[in-house]
Amino acid sequence: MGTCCRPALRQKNTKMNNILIFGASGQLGQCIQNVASLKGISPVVFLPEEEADILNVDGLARLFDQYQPAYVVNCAAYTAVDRAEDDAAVAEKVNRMGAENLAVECVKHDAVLIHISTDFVFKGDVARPLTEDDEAKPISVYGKTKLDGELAVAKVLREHFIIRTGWLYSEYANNFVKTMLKLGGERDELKIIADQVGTPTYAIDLADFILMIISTGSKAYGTYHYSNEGVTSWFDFARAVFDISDTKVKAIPIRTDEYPTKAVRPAYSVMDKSKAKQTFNIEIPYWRDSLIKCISKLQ
Ligand SMILES: NC(=O)C1=CN([C@@H]2O[C@H](COP(=O)(O)OP(=O)(O)OC[C@H]3O[C@@H](n4cnc5c(N)ncnc54)[C@H](OP(=O)(O)O)[C@@H]3O)[C@@H](O)[C@H]2O)C=CC1
Ligand SMILES: Cc1cn([C@H]2C[C@H](O)[C@@H](COP(=O)(O)OP(=O)(O)O[C@H]3O[C@@H](C)C(=O)[C@@H](O)[C@H]3O)O2)c(=O)[nH]c1=O
Repeated sequence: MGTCCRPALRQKNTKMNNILIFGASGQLGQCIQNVASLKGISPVVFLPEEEADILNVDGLARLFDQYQPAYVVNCAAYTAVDRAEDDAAVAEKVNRMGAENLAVECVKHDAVLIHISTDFVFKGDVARPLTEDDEAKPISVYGKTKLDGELAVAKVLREHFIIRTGWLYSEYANNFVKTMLKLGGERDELKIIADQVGTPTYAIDLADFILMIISTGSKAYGTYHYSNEGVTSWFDFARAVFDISDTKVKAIPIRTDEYPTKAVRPAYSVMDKSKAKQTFNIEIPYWRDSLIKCISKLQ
């Protein structure tokens, strides 16, 4: 078990204000660890998959009994968008059943669940920022299983926050920014899709948002959209990565049909974040400003 700070002394069946993070060794899990440690937020218990499989119902029951959490953050997910097309049963288990298992334990232990979801729950055929009230109509197995997870959480547990985010990147784990930096250093030119539009999200900013919800004890439960501010395409995002990092590579804009992938991705998945901004009175960083911060840490 990784802990940012020592969890409070074990006291069976007494609420201990513990914050349990599932999927702790993934990208977002590591960002939460980083931000919690910088801000001195405790006690946070970081649970990587080896120690906390969200599909192991008995194991989860033991962990909840042991830690009596006040908050649970579900960063665990099946995130391989293309692989999910051929591995739908496993993706469904992790993204729906895993989320449901956590929600069931939260009900038993009177804990709040913060569950992370995706812009890929949208079809992406409407070219305007999508609100939480817009219909979710996923076009990939990953998107469908994530929507199923949202529905399962909302059905089982009232005290939940579902946070839909998109295009996550950071200095941790695998993501588009790190892929571009790697490929940009190896190749003379790169072809990048220019007709898929969305908003990148620095996972450190998202971690900050999640920990703010927890530390304020907000009871404004429900679904929220959170990405960075602004709008871009994968091509423009990659160009910004190359410009900021001074990577000399020729970036060539292409259409989606020129870059065949197993999964279909939404053409337009910009999310409207008014609800999160108004409810929590927050300012969200512009995507390029956050990208500069991330790249300065990577270099
Ligand atoms: N990455 C992105 O661009 C986006 C992500 N999201 C959502 O944000 C959340 C965090 O994503 P991110 O951190 O980037 O994803 P990662 O893939 O980096 O992390 C997910 C973690 O979940 C773990 N995991 C998988 N199966 C289980 C299981 N059965 N029990 C416990 N842990 C498990 C993985 O472990 P292992 O690697 O060992 O399998 C991995 O460490 C997810 O809900 C994702 O759907 C939303 C929008 C964009
Ligand atoms: C590597 C590469 C990718 N691309 C395109 C493919 C794809 O449309 C887009 C992004 O590719 P990636 O595979 O890095 O990202 P992808 O896995 O599609 O990212 C998604 O992940 C899941 C988990 C989410 O929830 C989404 O919000 C989104 O972030 O860039 C190129 O055009 N050229 C390239 O050289």
